[in-house]
Amino acid sequence: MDFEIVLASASPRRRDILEQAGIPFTVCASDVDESLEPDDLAQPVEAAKKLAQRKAGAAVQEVLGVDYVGSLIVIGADTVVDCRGEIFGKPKDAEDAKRMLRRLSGRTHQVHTAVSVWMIHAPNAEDVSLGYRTFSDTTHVRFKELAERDIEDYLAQGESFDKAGAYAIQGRGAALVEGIEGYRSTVVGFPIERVLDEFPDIARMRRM
Ligand SMILES: Cc1cn([C@H]2C[C@H](O)[C@@H](COP(=O)(O)OP(=O)(O)OP(=O)(O)O)O2)c(=O)[nH]c1=O
Repeated sequence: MDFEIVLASASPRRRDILEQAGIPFTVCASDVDESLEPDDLAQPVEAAKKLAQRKAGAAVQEVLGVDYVGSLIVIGADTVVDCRGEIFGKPKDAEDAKRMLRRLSGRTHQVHTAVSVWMIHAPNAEDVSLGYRTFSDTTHVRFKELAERDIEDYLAQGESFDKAGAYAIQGRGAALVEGIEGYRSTVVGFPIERVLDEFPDIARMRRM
């Protein structure tokens, strides 16, 4: 059976990764509240899963709101940087970005990307079945020792602000990184290797 695939994300990185994998999709990025409860802040993996689920769930609601008929896969994702148990999302401002980069300097941190995949079968608008699975993948990233000047210079590149942890490994941020263990795609925001492995219905849709 063929599915339509919907990516519940405004992230250009997630779109690029799916496109490069040859997966046809459309985008439905709803405005989702990304705030977390105090309890979630102590559990970075659970927090990422919760947000990925919330993003996908919001897109599912939009689709079902228009009496969808067909077979659909909706994918949401969320990336957090975990620095010794403290969650770094996207920095609020330059000071916040600086604080994050200072903390990451000379240390190994974890990047968790959670992916939530929802499957909808609706032979007609009254007969809808829905199921979902959420998983998370982790990559360990070791940063070089950064001098205050390195941090200032990096921030001036301007790529920090829409990235968890205030750096982009796919950009100039690569120069801050000493090494990684795990998938690079997980750091960039979408662990495509794991998604293709774990969801054969998505892998079958590849057009190479
Ligand atoms: C660490 C790191 C993060 N990131 C990005 C991936 C995610 O897009 C972003 C973390 O923010 P997210 O909240 O996960 O995603 P988003 O707001 O960009 O997109 P959406 O919620 O609409 O799906 O940080 C990089 O691009 N490179 C990196 O090296």
